[in-house]
Formats: sequence, C-alpha cells, structure tokens
Amino acid sequence: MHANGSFARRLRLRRLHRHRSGLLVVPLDHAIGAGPLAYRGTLDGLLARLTDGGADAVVLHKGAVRRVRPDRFREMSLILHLNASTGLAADPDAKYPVATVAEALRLGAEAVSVHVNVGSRTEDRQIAHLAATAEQCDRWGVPLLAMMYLRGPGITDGRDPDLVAHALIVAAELGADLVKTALPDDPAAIARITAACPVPVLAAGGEAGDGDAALARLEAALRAGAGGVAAGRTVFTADDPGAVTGRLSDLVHGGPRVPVGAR
Ligand SMILES: O=C(CO)COP(=O)(O)O
Ligand SMILES: N[C@@H](CC=O)C(=O)O
Repeated sequence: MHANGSFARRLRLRRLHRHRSGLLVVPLDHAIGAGPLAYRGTLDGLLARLTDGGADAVVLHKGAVRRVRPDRFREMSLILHLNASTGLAADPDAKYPVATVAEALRLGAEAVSVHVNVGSRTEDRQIAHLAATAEQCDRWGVPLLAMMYLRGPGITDGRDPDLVAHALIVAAELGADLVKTALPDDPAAIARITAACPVPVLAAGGEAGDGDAALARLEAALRAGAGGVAAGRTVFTADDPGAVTGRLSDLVHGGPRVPVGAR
C-alpha cells in the first residue's frame, strides 16, 4: 500500500483492502463495449450477491450507479470507470474518457479505473488520459486502478510476459495504485511479471463460461504473486454469482469468509 500518499488516498486504499489481504474486484463495465450484460435479475440484485459473497469492490460506469442502492456499499467499495469504447466502433481498441475523478467523488466512489490498450493505434491518447487521471487522483487523494491490456494491430499475443510486464510498468510509472491485466498461464512468468511491478497486480477473469477452469487459473495466479483478482464475466455469467464470488473470496482473502452480519 502507498507509503507516502495523502491521508485521503491511504484511507481510501485501506477501505478497499477491508479484508486486510488481497483484493477481490468485480468489474461490471462491459456493457458499453459489448451490449447488455447477461445476468439474472437486476443490477442491484447482482450487487447484493457480490457483497454477500465477499467482493471488495465493483467497477461501474456512472449511469449504472443510479440503478443500485447505497446499501450495497456498506461492505463493498465503488470504483467508477472513467473511459469506454463500443465494439461497434471503427477502432474498438480506442478508449476515450466518459467521466472524471470529480464525478467519481460526487457519486461517492472510493476509487477510479481507466482502461488502456497498449499497442493500439490510439495508445498515446489513452496513456495521456491515464497520466492526467493520475494527476487528478493525486489532487483528490483517490486510488487509481489501471486496466492494462495489450491490444492493437501489432499485438499477436496479448499475454506475452514481456509485453504484459511492459504494459504494467507504464501504469505504475504514471501513478496507478493497482493494475489489472490478463496474465499468462505460466506461474514462473506470472512471478516475474508481478515481481517487476511495484504495485499490486490483479489477475483478470477472462472469457465467460469456463467456470472451474477459470477459478483454478486465478488461484494459480494468486500463488504465483498476483495481489488479487478482478473477475467480471467469470462471476456475473455464472448461474450463482454469489457462490462464485464466495469461492473467489476464499482464494483471495485466504480461508472461509466471516458472514457479513458477524463482522
Ligand atoms: O476488462 C474487463 C473488465 O473491466 C474484463 O473483465 P473480465 O475479463 O473479468 O470479464
Ligand atoms: N474494461 C473492458 C470492459 C470489458 O471487457 C474493456 O473496456 O474492454
């Protein structure tokens, strides 16, 4: 955790790490890119399952915040996502800003996140947006999660260990407190990547539908040095998102959960 950040930033990071261990984040920012998310029931109901399961935080876009009850955030933090693109765009890898740190604070968010496609045609603008966001985060004491992905015309393997390590250090150099990425499968490569990154690395969940295999992969990533998990589709496409969250919580937070009401 940041040793020399402002009091506000350290306070918010401490609240995020409420389990005093790794972080379990559930990103729910997919709809702008891919269309309506496929889960049962309402967004508010899904958040209830996630908080019962032990998630530390969810990532939402600003409009989605209107459809959930503040009660959902008694035991879970809100991370506001600040950029987007649609899969229908001429260049779906070109992320652009859709919200600001000030909006995140007005909405009660604990942290913000920015997605950067390293290797894309508009990498320069996306990295500049990450850097500008880091400046705003410093100003207001807000933790910054950088979602760093290798996507673009020259990228043939988005999980190439050297490329992943490079993308992560870009985020850390510019002031991210946490990074999320798609890690390779090889534990030795994950160990090198996480050792080379000065901030905690959250392992992304990846494609929907591989259930137990996804959990085994995420467990291996944690053993190899990941500081937590940021799993979206693995969780919200499951038949029982609360149960998957609970299993992930056991992996990330180490051991069976204490029921929320008993804490
Ligand atoms: O980047 C993502 C969400 O922000 C993708 O997350 P998942 O791969 O876990 O669905
Ligand atoms: N952060 C992701 C959203 C879901 O996949 C992206 O923008 O691609």
